[in-house]
Amino acid sequence: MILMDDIIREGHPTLRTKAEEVKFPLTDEAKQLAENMLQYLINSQDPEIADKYDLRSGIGLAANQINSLHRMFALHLKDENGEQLSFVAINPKVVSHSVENTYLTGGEGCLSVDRNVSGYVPRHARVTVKFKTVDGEEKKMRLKGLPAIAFQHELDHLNGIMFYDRINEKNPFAEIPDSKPYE
Ligand SMILES: Cc1nc(NNC(=O)[C@H](CC2CCCC2)CN(O)CO)c(F)c(N2CCN3CCOC[C@@H]3C2)n1
Ligand code: NI
Repeated sequence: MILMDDIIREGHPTLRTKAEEVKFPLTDEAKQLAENMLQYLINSQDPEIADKYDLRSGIGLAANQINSLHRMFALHLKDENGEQLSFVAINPKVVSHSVENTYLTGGEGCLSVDRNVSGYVPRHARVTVKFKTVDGEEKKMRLKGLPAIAFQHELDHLNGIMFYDRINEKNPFAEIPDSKPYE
């Protein structure tokens, strides 16, 4: 199982390296990696398991964060209708996005960042995304709200981008143009 010790932190070069497209069919190793990443999120959201293994809770995890340069990340979160989203996105792409932006009013954090970095992180409010599942099935989804924000945070990791790269340096809480906050 993935533990906090397996998650690399700021300063590790892999967090600033672009991950490589995953070839299909997946090797058993790649399938195991995908499964372990999703299981980490599920474990981290279970109070007993999270407490027992000292896991920081997460709704997303990208392969770079466990020092693997595969273009894949896991998401495990409920959307605003309470629908459970739980999947591993392989070779993910944003195919289109809204003009409107959004941002988490409380800012973002990251399992690879052991400090609070405050400020608004501008994200597209709505994204149409495409990715492959572990079985090689092509998926297309329209996301908004926290799923949209999380998808963009994870896709950034695959491109070596950290959330704080997007915070306005001069004024971290400067108004984001064309945006609606996400509480
Ligand atoms: C917003 C939030 N971020 C949590 N952590 N940070 C993360 O997931 C980082 C990725 C997120 C940061 C902003 C967008 C994506 C990890 N990142 O570094 C991966 O690249 C949470 F844990 C969390 N929730 C709310 C839902 N709750 C359900 C019950 O269980 C606890 C869980 C806590 N919400
Ligand atoms: Ni992160």
